[in-house]
Amino acid sequence: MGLVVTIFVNYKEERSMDWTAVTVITSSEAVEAVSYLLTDEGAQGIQIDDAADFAHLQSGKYGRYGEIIDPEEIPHRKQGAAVTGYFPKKTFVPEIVPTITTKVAKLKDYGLNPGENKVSAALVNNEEWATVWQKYYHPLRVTNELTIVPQWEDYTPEQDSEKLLYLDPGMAFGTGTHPTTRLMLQALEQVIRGGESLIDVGTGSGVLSIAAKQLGAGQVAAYDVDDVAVQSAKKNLALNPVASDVRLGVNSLLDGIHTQVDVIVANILAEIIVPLIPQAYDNLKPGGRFLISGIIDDKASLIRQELAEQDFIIDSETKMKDWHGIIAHKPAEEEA
Ligand SMILES: C[S@@+](CC[C@H](N)C(=O)[O-])C[C@H]1O[C@@H](n2cnc3c(N)ncnc32)[C@H](O)[C@@H]1O
Repeated sequence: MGLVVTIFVNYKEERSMDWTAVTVITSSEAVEAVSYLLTDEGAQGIQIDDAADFAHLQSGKYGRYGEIIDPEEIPHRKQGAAVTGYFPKKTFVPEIVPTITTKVAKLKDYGLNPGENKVSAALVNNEEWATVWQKYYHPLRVTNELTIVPQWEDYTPEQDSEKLLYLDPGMAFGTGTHPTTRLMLQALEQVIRGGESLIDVGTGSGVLSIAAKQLGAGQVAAYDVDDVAVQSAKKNLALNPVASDVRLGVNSLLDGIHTQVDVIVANILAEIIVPLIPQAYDNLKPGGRFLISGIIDDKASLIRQELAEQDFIIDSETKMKDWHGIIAHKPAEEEA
């Protein structure tokens, strides 16, 4: 469940600053694209308030997805979404607001509904927003076995089998609450049996690599095209001793990588998954698994088709809200 997901980059370094919060009122389906777009314009942190995140929640302390926040207790949007980017105060807001409005409108060209596309800006002081995200980010049981714990929380597992992932959400994408991340956490739980070699493409906060290690994966390599994400992942890996041997680097997809691993996991937008498919095929052992998410409804058939053209076999497909997660495999020698 992603009640309010706040992603913050270099939060600790920027502690003394004030911020300009630029909020885009948009549709639920465009949340991720708008988040990317704001980050591209220089937002150092993103906050998402999405009505869709609340739609499936049940009242009471422990909902179907293991939420520990009662939706009745918090005021929330009833439709659409507000995505807020936090920009350093020095950002020239009169310039970026129209640029953002234009770019959000263009999401239509990519098949995404821009929604109201109302963009507003406000000055926020640091203490004010710092308490906002701490209020909403609590330990969250994301799968049967995995619980995400904010770094500052003192959490006692409810069951011996629970594996804890410590994260500082004040960093890149990947608080673990987004449906696409949750689909991949569930897929990892299904696929990892112990000792598998794995590559995490677009690691963001490092959440999937940490989860893979917690579930017993062997050698793990994590890449992201964004060096700020890599720095975030580095900090989060350091919070989780089990993941101390994860190899981390800046890399676009699997460009220049020629290896043979058991599992490749990627939670990236569908358009970016398309060129990854042949690279993943080349880098997987026969029988190796390819776990992918970041696939919005409209793009699911495209991805299925591209996987089939590459000879991948789809084992399962799951859906959370508008997002699809796919587990596929490269044919084993006897299947080829
Ligand atoms: C949706 S986030 C996923 C983060 C995390 N793995 C998770 O599941 O929560 C996608 C990540 O992919 C990265 N990314 C986007 N394009 C990429 C590319 N061409 N190569 C590698 N990483 C990329 C982004 O920087 C971002 O950190």
